[in-house]
Amino acid sequence: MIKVAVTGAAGRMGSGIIRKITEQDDMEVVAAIEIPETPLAGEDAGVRAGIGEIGVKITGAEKLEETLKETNPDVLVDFTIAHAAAETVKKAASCGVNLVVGTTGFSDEQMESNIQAVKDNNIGAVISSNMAIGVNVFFNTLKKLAPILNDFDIEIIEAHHNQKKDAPSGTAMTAFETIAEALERDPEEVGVFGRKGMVGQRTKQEIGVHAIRGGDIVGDHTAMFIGDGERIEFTHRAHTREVFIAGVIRAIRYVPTAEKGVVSSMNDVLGLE
Ligand SMILES: NC(=O)C1=CN([C@@H]2O[C@H](COP(=O)(O)OP(=O)(O)OC[C@H]3O[C@@H](n4cnc5c(N)ncnc54)[C@H](OP(=O)(O)O)[C@@H]3O)[C@@H](O)[C@H]2O)C=CC1
Ligand SMILES: O=C(O)C1=N[C@H](C(=O)O)C[C@H](O)C1
Repeated sequence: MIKVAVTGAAGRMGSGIIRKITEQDDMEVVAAIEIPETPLAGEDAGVRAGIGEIGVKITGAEKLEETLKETNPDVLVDFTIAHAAAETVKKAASCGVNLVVGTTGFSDEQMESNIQAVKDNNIGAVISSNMAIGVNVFFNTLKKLAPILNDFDIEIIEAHHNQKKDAPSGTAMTAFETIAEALERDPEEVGVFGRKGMVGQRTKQEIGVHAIRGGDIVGDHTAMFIGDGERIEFTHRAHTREVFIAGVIRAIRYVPTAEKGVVSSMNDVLGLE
């Protein structure tokens, strides 16, 4: 049995992950963690997730290390918010717990700190801005398309629900970085994040990234390759969070056996490329 701790247990992703884990024969939820001093402390995580009692009480993140020591999980799954996730990664890694992290919006420093914590504590880890199989095929296809269409203008557009806090999405950032790397362009120099005012003509090198927020959009990503007289629009649309959750379940199974001390990708989990 794979023992799983979930941080962000009452969130959109966290509660869906708890529901899905309880449907699996080979894994169980042993800890459900929410914000420090959460008013949900003591509530059953299954009741909160809408599936009835599972015998796991929600605890506040102020007791994270204590909870991990008591419940001894094999894997911690984090879908929270970047600043909190970066702290959770450090603490869980120092307790020797393998990690599946889907939280987005990390700064470069926070991502470096995540990678260092995985290395220093020699744990298994999967960190990915998008756990859906379709999006990972989308990334791999962009890597191949970009060098073929390297003289087209490239723009990325993402759309998400009105509750999303970070922008642009982690997925749009991964798509941007994938394209920049495939074209050997420096991401620091070529990224244009939205446009307003007298920005001047578009340069050939720049890659635009744009965010739309509204209603209940689960997550749409389009990479536009725009030429003179024609364009290709390559789009992934998530219709349901179940596609991310399915990837999380596969990552939970993968990570206890993953190479230690390095961050694995969803390509590794899904056996893509
Ligand atoms: N990689 C992927 O495939 C996907 C990634 N995501 C990413 O996952 C993250 C979460 O998304 P979503 O579930 O929609 O967001 P939600 O806001 O619904 O859930 C986040 C939860 O984390 C809680 N939280 C905040 N800080 C802590 C902490 N220190 N310890 C424990 N829990 C904490 C929040 O509590 P409170 O609300 O009280 O602050 C909330 O319940 C985002 O970064 C999103 O971009 C989302 C979908 C797929
Ligand atoms: O916040 C979300 O909802 C999502 N976040 C991820 C991101 O920022 O890329 C993945 C997915 O698009 C949904």
